[in-house]
Amino acid sequence: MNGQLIRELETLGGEILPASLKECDEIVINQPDFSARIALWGGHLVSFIPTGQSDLLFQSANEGADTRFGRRHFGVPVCWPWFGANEKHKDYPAHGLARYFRWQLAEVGTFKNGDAKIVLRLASEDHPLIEEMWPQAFELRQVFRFTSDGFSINFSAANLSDKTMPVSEALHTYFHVGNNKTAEVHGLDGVIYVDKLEKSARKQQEGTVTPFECVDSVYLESPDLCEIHDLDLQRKITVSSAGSQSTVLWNPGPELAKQRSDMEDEDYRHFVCVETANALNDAYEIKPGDMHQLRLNVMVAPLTPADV
Ligand SMILES: O=P(O)(O)OC[C@H]1O[C@@H](O)[C@H](O)[C@@H](O)[C@@H]1O
Repeated sequence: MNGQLIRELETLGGEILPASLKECDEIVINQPDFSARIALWGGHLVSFIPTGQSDLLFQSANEGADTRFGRRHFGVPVCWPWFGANEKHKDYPAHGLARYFRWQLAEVGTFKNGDAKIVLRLASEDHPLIEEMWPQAFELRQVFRFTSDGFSINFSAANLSDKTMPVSEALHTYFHVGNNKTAEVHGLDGVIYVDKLEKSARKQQEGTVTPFECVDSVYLESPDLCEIHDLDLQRKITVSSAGSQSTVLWNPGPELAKQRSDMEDEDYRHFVCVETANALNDAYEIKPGDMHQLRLNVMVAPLTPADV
């Protein structure tokens, strides 16, 4: 690891520590207002804890199957360049490649206002297996920004090949909630969604999404802002995005959770996945030499009487 980057990380109250996730390093930042962890494996934001609160991101005791394409159900996995199953190759891993490879730490510093900044990079040429499964050259970056009451991720994908690149994607955020049964998602009223649990039937959302259990829905052309109201932890998480047309909601519920060996039976109670995505009809193409940006901003505040 580059010595200059390590010194800059130390200035931010950060360090690089060995981690259990694929035995790959993790960046840990402890500042007076928050602590954050990013696993280099998958470029995966694992945890963000505003001081005095519980984690905004769900943690699981289960780190996923110990195979190359084992899934991890916590933090913010990156799904790219395909969302869900690969349409041409049924044997390829679900949700693309980006979450299964080691990313590089590219930059450490601060934004002009002093917010902590970490930049990770993944290029197709870094791993022969990526080039084998996805022959079009690309470079991905994630710029993480941390503040006292939230974080943002600016994900960008550059098409370095000479052919148009078809892409579907998601920042698959596992938000930590006290209890999924009483968690509410506001902001999707009237939006058309594809219900993957009911043979991909098209439906229209009426009002608030609650309880948040046994849900697997892709909201198409969804608004750029929604809110998670956590009645148990009495907090409101505002999720805003740019460059994203779809919002995916996912929670496996008790039966599916029990069937999966890559999550604990009770995990589903404590997370709601609200994913900043471009999926199904909202998939898009990146022209040769062009790039696409997907931005996610997450802010937490106490739930007030006006919110309920
Ligand atoms: O287990 P994975 O591959 O991380 O996927 C979890 C879920 O992710 C969601 O985004 C999908 O809509 C679900 O269908 C899927 O089950």
